[in-house]
Order: sequence, then structure tokens, then C-alpha cells
Amino acid sequence: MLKYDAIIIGFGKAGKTLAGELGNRGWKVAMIEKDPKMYGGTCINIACIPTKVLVHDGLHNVPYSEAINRKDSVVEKLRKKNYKKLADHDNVVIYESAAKFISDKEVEIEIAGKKEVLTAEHIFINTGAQSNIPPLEGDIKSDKVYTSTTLIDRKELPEQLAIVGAGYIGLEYASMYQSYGSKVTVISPDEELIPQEDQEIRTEVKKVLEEKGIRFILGAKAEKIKEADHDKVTLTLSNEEQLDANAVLLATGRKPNVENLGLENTAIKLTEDGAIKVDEHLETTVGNVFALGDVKGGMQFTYISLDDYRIVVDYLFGNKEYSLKTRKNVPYSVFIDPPLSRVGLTAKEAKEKGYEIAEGKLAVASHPRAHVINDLRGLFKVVIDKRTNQILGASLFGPESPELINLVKLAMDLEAPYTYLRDQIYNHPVMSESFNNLFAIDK
Ligand SMILES: Cc1cc2nc3c(=O)[nH]c(=O)nc-3n(C[C@H](O)[C@H](O)[C@H](O)COP(=O)(O)OP(=O)(O)OC[C@H]3O[C@@H](n4cnc5c(N)ncnc54)[C@H](O)[C@@H]3O)c2cc1C
Ligand SMILES: NC(=O)c1ccc[n+]([C@@H]2O[C@H](COP(=O)([O-])OP(=O)(O)OC[C@H]3O[C@@H](n4cnc5c(N)ncnc54)[C@H](O)[C@@H]3O)[C@@H](O)[C@H]2O)c1
Repeated sequence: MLKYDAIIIGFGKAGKTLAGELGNRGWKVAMIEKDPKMYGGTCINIACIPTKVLVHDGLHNVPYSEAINRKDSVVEKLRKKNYKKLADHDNVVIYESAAKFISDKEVEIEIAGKKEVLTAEHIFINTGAQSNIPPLEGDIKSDKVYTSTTLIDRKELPEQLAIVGAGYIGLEYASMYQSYGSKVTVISPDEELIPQEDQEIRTEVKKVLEEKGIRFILGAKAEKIKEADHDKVTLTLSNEEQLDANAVLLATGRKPNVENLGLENTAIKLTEDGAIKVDEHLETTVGNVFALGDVKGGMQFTYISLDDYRIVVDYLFGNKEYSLKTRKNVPYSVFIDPPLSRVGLTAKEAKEKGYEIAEGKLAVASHPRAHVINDLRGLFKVVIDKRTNQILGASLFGPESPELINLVKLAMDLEAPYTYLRDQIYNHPVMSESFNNLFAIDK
């Protein structure tokens, strides 16, 4: 049995950052990653980075096959860099194997056909999530059926792409593949697109995506897939419509990676959603075993995984004050064209929580920067608390919103009154100066 100070399972954002930190503090660390193509984790290999390279190149008229090649080379570079950072660390040993718990503090791995048991007082689970496969009848195993991981490895642009699911992945891929010239149809059982977003914003998003040529079939389920000919499948929907496609993307959520992890051999418990159950410091139901990132459920973002690392470091070496309970506002962006960014509450959510609110609203077209960059699409909305003057939320659908939203998040975290963003001197002509008008709210 090999003894370490810490075992980290999964080379994701939290895991790799923690491995370096613990190693720097003199801990002997075992990092276990099952897939050599995943060194550095989901984000750099199959998710955020490759998809955003493709989003970028699609908007700059790069042909699809060239963009796929560039995406591959960016990923390769980042993967090597991530691997080297830990491989060169004197206190970190990398094992290429699937990890399986055989007891609360013992993990089995297999190297070159030989089983080995590792043990440590501290174990960190950072195994991420995987695509949900919806229960479709028929030829679900067809090579024309893809997940977000496999579609971006396809070298040839699908002429017709059908996307099942209209969440973050569904919309980002719809916008991205449409920009390369695919004819895209998005199918969702929900009657409305992105129902969690502000009503006016989601109407605007749908309008802009439809104007780009994306077709939405809402309120219908994809039920059956059938191979049609050598390069096509036919999807049958619950409304009896039939749809031909060269490729079908299943984008119906991602579930925590707990399969084959041997959790049944431990006292680690799962939530009802199948995620690893943790307390506010991310400790599981076994002392000194922690779960970080997508595998512990909740919001699935790289920066949440990084922030989980901060919580654990504060718990181990700090004053234990930073936790899921003290985490502040979390912004997010959906990288459609133009992007949608959000932080905090919508007006509806704020009213439901009992706030007396006022709203600010601005069409992107009314702002000089929009004319400079020749992109007038979109709508910005903000919600404030009438009583305290604090900002409760922002929904920014328009160019440059992924950068702008962090300004609003900062003001919210600092509990600044909305007038702070309204009366700020901004440089010109930039998008953030739109806050002079967006926050000019009539109370
Ligand atoms: C298409 C797509 C686009 C996305 N875009 C964005 C974006 O733009 N911005 C953003 O913030 N987030 C984005 N996300 C979400 C983001 O990628 C994830 O939230 C994040 O990568 C999760 O990181 P993690 O630390 O939980 O673990 P991961 O990075 O998922 O790492 C888990 C690792 O554990 C390994 N592993 C699993 N089981 C075992 C085992 N038993 N033994 C050993 N190793 C194991 C896996 O191989 C993997 O390398 C996107 C996701 C997808 C799918
Ligand atoms: N820009 C970003 O930060 C970014 C980009 C992509 C993904 N992500 C992360 O990845 C996660 C997963 O993304 P996602 O889009 O797969 O999940 P999601 O939860 O955002 O959306 C899933 C969609 O699939 C639909 N759905 C569920 N079951 C279905 C079925 N059987 N048939 C048809 N539709 C069905 C749901 O109604 C929902 O609209 C997100 O939660 C997000 O955190 C982030």
C-alpha cells in the first residue's frame, strides 16, 4: 500500500490547482486521472476552451475544418502545459488510472495491469460530470448521434444539425454551428426557451437566434432516432413531426461522475440528484474526504470548481470562514451571438422574494459603442431594491456582455448602491458607459 498526505481523484480545475497548492506546502500528493486526453480536465480539453475557440472562429468566417484544426492545437498546447506543471512538481505523483474506493480512506488503481492501493488521510474527489443521454428509442448508437464532446471532433461540418435540448450547450452549439453554415434545428420539451431568464430577454434571444436562421421546435420531445441513409438520420418528435439531420447533438444536461468510483464501499452519501453530498466546506459524509466541482452538484462552471478549491484551502489552512454559505454572487455567460450574461435575480424572482423593485432597461442599439462595432442587437436589463438602492441582478444580452457582467457582480458584492454604476466616469466609446443610462432608473 502506498501512503500519501493527499489523494486527488480527477485532474479538473479544482483538483489540479489543489495538487499544486498542497505540493507547495510540502504535502506528498497522488493525482489520479483516468484519461490521458483529459489532463487539465473537462474545461480545457472538451468544453469551455475548445468551444469558445470554435465560437470565435465561426464569427470570424474561418472555415470549419481550419477552425477544428486550430481548436485541436490550442487544446493540445494547454493539455501539455497543465500536465507538465504537475508532472514537474517534486511533491506530486501522477497516476494514469481510473480510481476506485475500496474503503473510506483507500483507493485502488491499476497501472500496466497491476492493481495498487493508495491511502491518505485527506482525499479530494474532482471527477466532474458527463453528458446525460435521454431515453430515445431506435438507433441511439448511430455514429450520427453526438454529445458535446464528440461533435467538436467531427471534421466535416454537418449540413443539417438537430439539437435535442435548449440549455447552455444546446444554444451555444446552435449559434456556433449556424455561424459555420449548418442548418440548425433546436428541439426542447419546454414551451419557452431558457425559462429561467427574464421574459423580455428570452423573447429577444429567441428573435435574434431566429433571425440568424436557427429553427426552434418548442414543446415537443425527440422520441425516436432512425438511420435514414449513409449520412442521415430521421428524428421523430412527440408532435409527430419528422426531421432529417446529418448529425444529432444530445444536449440534455450533465450528470455527476460517480459511476465505478466504488462509493458503495464507503460511507460517502449521494444527494437525490446523484451528486456527492457535501457540507458548506465541501466535506463529504466521511471526515477529511472532500468533493469539488461538478461532481458535488449545483452550478457547473469552471470558476465554481476553482472557487471550491478556495473553500477547501480556507478550511484546511485558513480561518474556515469562506464556504458555500459565504460565497457571493456568481455571474455566468452563454456564448451565443451576441452573448447573454446574467448575475443575481430577474425582476420576477426578486418580486417572489418580497423585494420592492425598480428596473432599468436599455436597448443595445441606443448606445454609441454598438454603432462603432456595427452590432445593434440585444437588450440590457437591471433590477434594484427600491428600499436599499442595492443592485439585485442584471441580464445583459448583447456584445461584450461577458466582460460587463463582472463589473455588476463586483458592485453587488461590494453592496454599492446602483447610483455608483450610474454616476461613474467611464472611458468612451465603450460598452460599460451604457451603465450611465442603464442605471438611470426612475424610482
Ligand atoms: C460543452 C461545454 C462547454 C462549457 N463551457 C463552459 C464555459 O464556457 N465556462 C465555464 O465556466 N464552464 C463551462 N462548462 C462547464 C465546465 O467545463 C465544467 O463545469 C468544469 O470543467 C468542471 O470541472 P471539474 O473541476 O468539476 O472537473 P473536470 O474538469 O470535469 O475534471 C474531472 C476529471 O476527472 C476524471 N475522472 C473521472 N472519473 C475518474 C475516476 N474514477 N478516476 C480518475 N479520474 C477520473 C475525468 O477524466 C476528468 O479529467 C462547459 C461544459 C461543457 C460540457
Ligand atoms: N458558457 C458556459 O458557462 C457553459 C456552456 C456550456 C455548458 N455549461 C455548463 O454545462 C452544463 C450542462 O449544459 P446543458 O446545456 O447540457 O444542460 P442544461 O441543464 O443547461 O440544459 C439541458 C436542457 O435539456 C432539456 N432536456 C432535459 N431532458 C430532455 C429530454 N429528454 N429531451 C429534450 N430535452 C431535454 C432541458 O429542458 C434543458 O433545456 C450547464 O449547466 C452549464 O453549467 C456552461
